Amino acid sequence: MDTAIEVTGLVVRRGKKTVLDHFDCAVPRGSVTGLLGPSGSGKTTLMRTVVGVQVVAAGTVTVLGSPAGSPVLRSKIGYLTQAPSIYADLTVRENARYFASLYRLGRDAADNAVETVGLTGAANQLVADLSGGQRSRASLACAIVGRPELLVLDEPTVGQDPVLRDELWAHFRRMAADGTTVLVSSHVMDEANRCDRLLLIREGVLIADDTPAGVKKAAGSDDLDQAFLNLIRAHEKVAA
Ligand SMILES: Nc1ncnc2c1ncn2[C@@H]1O[C@H](COP(=O)(O)OP(=O)(O)OP(=O)(O)O)[C@@H](O)[C@H]1O
Repeated sequence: MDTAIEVTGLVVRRGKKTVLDHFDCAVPRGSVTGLLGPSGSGKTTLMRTVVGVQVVAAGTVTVLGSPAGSPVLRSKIGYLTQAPSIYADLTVRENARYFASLYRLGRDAADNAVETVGLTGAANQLVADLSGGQRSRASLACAIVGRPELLVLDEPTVGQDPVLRDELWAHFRRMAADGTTVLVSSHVMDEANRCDRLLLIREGVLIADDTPAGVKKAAGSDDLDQAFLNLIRAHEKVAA
């Protein structure tokens, strides 16, 4: 497997809590890999580690062949956080153009990214005047505009309508087909079904690393929601 992200023996503590506990996983290049798990299970913490903004207590995280956080990775990774991280006093288009310029890309790239997230009609609006869902899409436009090798998306479709969610997922799939590795967290099972691989985390421990079909088979259910419940309960029994 050509690996984009390799995590070995990762331990992360936040406050007094061990959030990731000897965590191992590998994400194949050019895949859409879904990060699933209950609220507070450690998904955002793992993403923060991959993009190199999280202090780690132990373990190694290798991203596109370099240690996570290496300067060489900065222009290769796009990161969408849960809280929009763009300029509220600029318009959508100005934000996209600014982020495009950081990658030495021009106006066309910026306008394409704005179109991809369905915001062409709001391109001249100040980000401060957008709805929450629109703001999140404007942030997504800025994360994808540089055509990164690795795209890390923390719940990118929260608050979006079903048609737009479908279009965004089609776009993630197209990016992966073009070679981008997409690591995406979600709570939505129909989105999980669209991933090549799934990582299921519970309380900082990886309890499944498989294709959606493999997860269903291992859990004895054709329904992914039920499959995850089965795996979580089986894991609880072992831990008890
Ligand atoms: N800044 C912080 N200081 C201390 N603990 C934190 C901090 N941020 C998160 N945590 C804790 O780390 C754990 C994992 O949080 P994380 O945000 O990674 O979970 P998550 O799976 O992404 O959750 P969600 O699905 O709700 O976004 C939680 O117990 C949380 O309370």
